Amino acid sequence: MSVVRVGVHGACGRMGRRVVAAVHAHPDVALAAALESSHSKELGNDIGEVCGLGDVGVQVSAEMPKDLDAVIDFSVPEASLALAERCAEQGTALLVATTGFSAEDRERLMTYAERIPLMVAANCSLVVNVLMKLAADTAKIFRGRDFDAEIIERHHRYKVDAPSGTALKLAEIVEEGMGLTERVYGREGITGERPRNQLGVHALRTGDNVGEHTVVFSTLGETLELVHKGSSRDSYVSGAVAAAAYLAGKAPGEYGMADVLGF
Ligand SMILES: NC(=O)C1=CN([C@@H]2O[C@H](COP(=O)(O)OP(=O)(O)OC[C@H]3O[C@@H](n4cnc5c(N)ncnc54)[C@H](OP(=O)(O)O)[C@@H]3O)[C@@H](O)[C@H]2O)C=CC1
Ligand SMILES: O=C(O)C1=N[C@H](C(=O)O)C[C@H](O)C1
Repeated sequence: MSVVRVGVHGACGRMGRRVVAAVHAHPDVALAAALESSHSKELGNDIGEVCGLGDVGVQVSAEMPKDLDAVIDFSVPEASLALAERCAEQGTALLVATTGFSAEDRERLMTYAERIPLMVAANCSLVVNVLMKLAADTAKIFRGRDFDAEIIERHHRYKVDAPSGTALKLAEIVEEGMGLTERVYGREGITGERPRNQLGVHALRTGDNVGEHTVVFSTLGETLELVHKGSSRDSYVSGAVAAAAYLAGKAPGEYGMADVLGF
């Protein structure tokens, strides 16, 4: 098997630095680019030095090389869109793990699946993807019955988008499964009784929380909660590297973490 040449976009960020380290350590994947914005103070520095790995021979750059097999993106939405255009021009597979897209930008992003192998995954963790499947199955069972559904997410104080991309994906899943037609983000004031077709979504921002998601299903007399608690970013990292290796060399199209994880 030939080594997959991977670029990391947003390489100096919280996730990017960890992905760089994982790619560098992986036997079947090679770190071929460390991409940042043209304003980054790290431009020209060795990414290994930035990440505390020592010299790895790859400089932080705003220019994407032409010979990459796949790019892993953990950056900001506008940069992900510009990256998708570059990947499409060069025929490079792309994993967008960034969150916070507007509905319009997300729609635009998905059009690149006509030109390249593309995965847009709000959460690359195996266990979170199992949570999504459990939420889908549970929501279908409760459809048409007397159940309320709410989603609660917790993240670190530095996170810039709310609710999390994962919470929004879970919201879509639960709405589709239960046939809910109204979504509310938080509640305040004299709200009146809870409408029966409503899904509530709630975001907490505290400390260094790496990500927790709870889907609450309640009827009168009992409650079921599906809970995922992350305690390290490693699960996102390993899923992202597996996704990039999976996408490399695939036909253009839209792929998902379920394809990578085999369920
Ligand atoms: N799918 C998943 O499993 C996960 C997704 N995420 C998502 O990943 C994203 C990044 O998270 P995190 O690493 O914590 O955030 P950070 O802010 O730590 O990292 C973002 C990085 O992107 C860089 N960046 C900004 N603009 C550009 C640009 N134009 N071109 C290239 N790089 C750019 C930033 O550089 P600078 O600092 O110089 O602006 C920074 O290094 C978020 O949207 C988050 O929600 C996070 C964890 C898991
Ligand atoms: O910003 C984060 O940290 C995370 N973001 C993703 C999201 O918005 O869902 C995934 C994970 O929860 C961590």
